[in-house]
Amino acid sequence: MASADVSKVLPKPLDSSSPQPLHFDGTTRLYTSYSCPYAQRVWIIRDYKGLQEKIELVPLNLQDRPAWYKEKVYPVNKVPALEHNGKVIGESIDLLKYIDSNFEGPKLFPENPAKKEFGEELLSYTDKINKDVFTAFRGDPVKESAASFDFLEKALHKFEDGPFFLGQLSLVDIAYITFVERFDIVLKNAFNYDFTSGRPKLAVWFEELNKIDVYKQTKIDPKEFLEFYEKKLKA
Ligand SMILES: N[C@@H](CCC(=O)N[C@@H](CS)C(=O)NCC(=O)O)C(=O)O
Repeated sequence: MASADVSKVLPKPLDSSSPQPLHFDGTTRLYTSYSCPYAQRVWIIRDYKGLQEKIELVPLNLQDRPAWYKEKVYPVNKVPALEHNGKVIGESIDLLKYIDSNFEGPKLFPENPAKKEFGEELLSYTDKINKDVFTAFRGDPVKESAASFDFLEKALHKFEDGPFFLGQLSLVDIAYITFVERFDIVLKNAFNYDFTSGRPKLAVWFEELNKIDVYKQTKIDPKEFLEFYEKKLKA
């Protein structure tokens, strides 16, 4: 695993006044936003695989997005998007798989058919879990998020050769952690609730992920997320 390089200063987000980086000049670019959990997934895999020099981070200010992004780079106008080999691809889960298959570094999706199948199944649930937990925040969060956390706890029992969903760390863990990080911020701070209590596998999973430096460097400032969440709830 690549070691963390905390000494490196992150590039400043581009806004509507920023010129477009040279398009298709051979540079591989990850268009991102530091606060986006989808983009964070791809940032983690980039750093975990040690691709910091191969894939350049291009953060955008989503509130004041450069017009050229939609017009010339990615018409969907969302992050993340990866510029690589003369094309631009989006969708965070597809990008996790793309980077894992097309770049060097530790493999993050197992070859074992049973693990592969379970991994795909878990990846297909991420959007539902995210929606269910964020919806629960509008009602009785502890009660209404229980089924989602119980589902994750149960999933962690499937493979016993490590603390992660497929035993060893995989892109499935990366897909979930950026959202679970945000669930934890809200549940702890706004509801004084620890989602890992009574869920021992989930507790270890969360603890182990939080030992990974390249992930820790990508974490959102809890204060910033709480402010965003409170504004969203009132909207
Ligand atoms: N399904 C997409 C979702 C990406 C997404 O929604 N990104 C948000 C930021 S977190 C975005 O770019 N929003 C801009 C917009 O909707 O205008 C993925 O997995 O990559």
